[in-house]
Amino acid sequence: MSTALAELAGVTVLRHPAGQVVLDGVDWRVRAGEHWALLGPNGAGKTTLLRLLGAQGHPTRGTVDVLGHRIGRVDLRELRTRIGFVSPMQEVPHNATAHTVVLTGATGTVQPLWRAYDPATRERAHELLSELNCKDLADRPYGACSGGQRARVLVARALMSAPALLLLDEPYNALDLPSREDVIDAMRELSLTRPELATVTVTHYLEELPGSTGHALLLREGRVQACGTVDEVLTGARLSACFGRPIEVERNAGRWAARSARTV
Ligand SMILES: Nc1ncnc2c1ncn2[C@@H]1O[C@H](COP(=O)(O)OP(=O)(O)OP(=O)(O)O)[C@@H](O)[C@H]1O
Repeated sequence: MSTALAELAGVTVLRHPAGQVVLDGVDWRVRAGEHWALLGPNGAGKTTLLRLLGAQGHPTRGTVDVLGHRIGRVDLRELRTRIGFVSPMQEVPHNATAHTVVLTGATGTVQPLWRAYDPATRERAHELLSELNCKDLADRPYGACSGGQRARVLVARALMSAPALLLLDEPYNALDLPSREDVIDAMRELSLTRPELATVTVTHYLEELPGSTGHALLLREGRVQACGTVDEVLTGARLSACFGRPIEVERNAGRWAARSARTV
């Protein structure tokens, strides 16, 4: 059995001041080499859960252990440097080149800290751009890259710290079809070239899941509806219960498609 990289037990998050329950008694374990999809309706608590895994917040009750450290007993900033985080919402200097944006992943900063980047670090940023099929973008301002190119630059940035855990919050948001497929291909490649890397991807669409996705967690109103292998969880019955309407799921050539169940 692989190592548990993250383990949540009885995790509840309440929002202040109203005490709204955002997560309610969540138990979850993510092991090395696993690729998870985190799905659920708007407001289900997906981003809140991802942020706990990313050492970006504390639970109100319960325990969160990430990379062998208990949240609440460790310097979160230090822990964050060992977790890759990709979100289209993250702050990125748009006038910096793609190479510079990747470099900032080494320091976990928004702006480059030039004195911190030795020649080996700069070379590594080039290698990661190559690995993500973005070699030619090295000198292009990030703001001039397309959405799909930006997503891949952000994945390269997240990999600079050689994380054991890579978290992606709606990485395919607003991408056109070819760009989405390029990012999905890149994620599938990563699963082959870095077999120990674990990933958790928040998404609204099953169509966006790489075929390498092996596990899924369904959240509804802060509670885990289903958690396990894709064969157990990505079923019409489970998704219908989670989203509160009849849903059919198909798997074809390793990828998934979901739609409202036909009533006739
Ligand atoms: N900073 C905050 N202050 C108050 N409430 C918040 C805050 N962040 C999130 N919430 C609330 O917590 C609940 C869960 O939010 P979260 O963003 O985790 O859900 P989500 O499943 O990621 O939603 P979506 O699919 O819409 O992105 C929502 O009801 C949201 O309004």
